[in-house]
Amino acid sequence: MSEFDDINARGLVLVGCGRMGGAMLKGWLARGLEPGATTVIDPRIGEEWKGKGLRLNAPLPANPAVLVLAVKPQMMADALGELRELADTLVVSVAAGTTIASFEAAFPGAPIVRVMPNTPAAIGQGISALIGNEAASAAHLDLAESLMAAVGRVVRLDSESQMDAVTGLSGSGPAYVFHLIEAMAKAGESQGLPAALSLELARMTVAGAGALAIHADEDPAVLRENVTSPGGTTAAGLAVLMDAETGLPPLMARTVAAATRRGRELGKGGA
Ligand SMILES: NC(=O)C1=CN([C@@H]2O[C@H](COP(=O)(O)OP(=O)(O)OC[C@H]3O[C@@H](n4cnc5c(N)ncnc54)[C@H](O)[C@@H]3O)[C@@H](O)[C@H]2O)C=CC1
Ligand SMILES: O=C(O)[C@@H]1CCC=N1
Repeated sequence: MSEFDDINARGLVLVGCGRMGGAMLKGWLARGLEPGATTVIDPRIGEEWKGKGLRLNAPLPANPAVLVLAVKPQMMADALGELRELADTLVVSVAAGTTIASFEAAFPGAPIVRVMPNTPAAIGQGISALIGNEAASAAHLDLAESLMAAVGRVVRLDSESQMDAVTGLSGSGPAYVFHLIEAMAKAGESQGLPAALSLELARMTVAGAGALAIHADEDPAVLRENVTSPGGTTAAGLAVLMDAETGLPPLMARTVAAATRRGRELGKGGA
């Protein structure tokens, strides 16, 4: 028994196999999705997906279990126009901004689950938040959850109105963390370290601290205090980083707010 039994029997269709669609597909294939049960629709399918037994740009199966939409919000209307009616298929969208209501117009009566994943899904370390429409039954939500649980953790939202903030936090968040690595590496170079050494120290520090934040029982604030000796080096660094006016908290607040705002704009059809 695997979470992919029903999907392998009926088929999964992935529309859009770019960075996010590709990350999820990589995770699903590694965890039991059969290539032959997978139809990938993408006019610019990457070379890395060829020769793996996937049904690339092939006709859709008659009644696939799931249709996953992973094209840019701006391309969604075009992509939907190319899809024919689906009888009893769960529609899952991972697009930022694009509302459940807009999918209901395209797929009247269909169960629809809106999901916000992130790219660590490619290595099974993603986090996805999801919410379904009225037509999505408990079984549909469980199916969407098991699909996303195959590539990381899953949380369910109370309201679709939370989705733009989720997008600004965890959907976009890996990029913030990669930039943190870049910024820490540059800062180490500024203090005289060779570039390669500085990057290695920054990358492993962020990875190790992230893993500790997951595996330790303590809150991140306690883990931070555990590093901070009174009058020591960390206290000197944190005095800058935690400054209420010029430090990370106001900067991160503005960062997540800007991303959240952009999600809202995309939902209103922003280009
Ligand atoms: N990249 C990320 O970290 C995340 C992206 N998302 C969402 O995932 C969706 C895709 O984003 P990315 O993967 O970053 O973009 P991308 O540009 O890497 O991938 C989009 C793919 O869609 C394909 N495409 C374009 N028109 C199409 C059509 N008519 N039919 C089928 N395929 C078509 C493109 O060829 C491309 O491969 C977006 O809606 C985005 O909001 C959500 C969470 C995280
Ligand atoms: O940048 C974007 O719009 C997408 C949504 C979350 C991450 N990437």
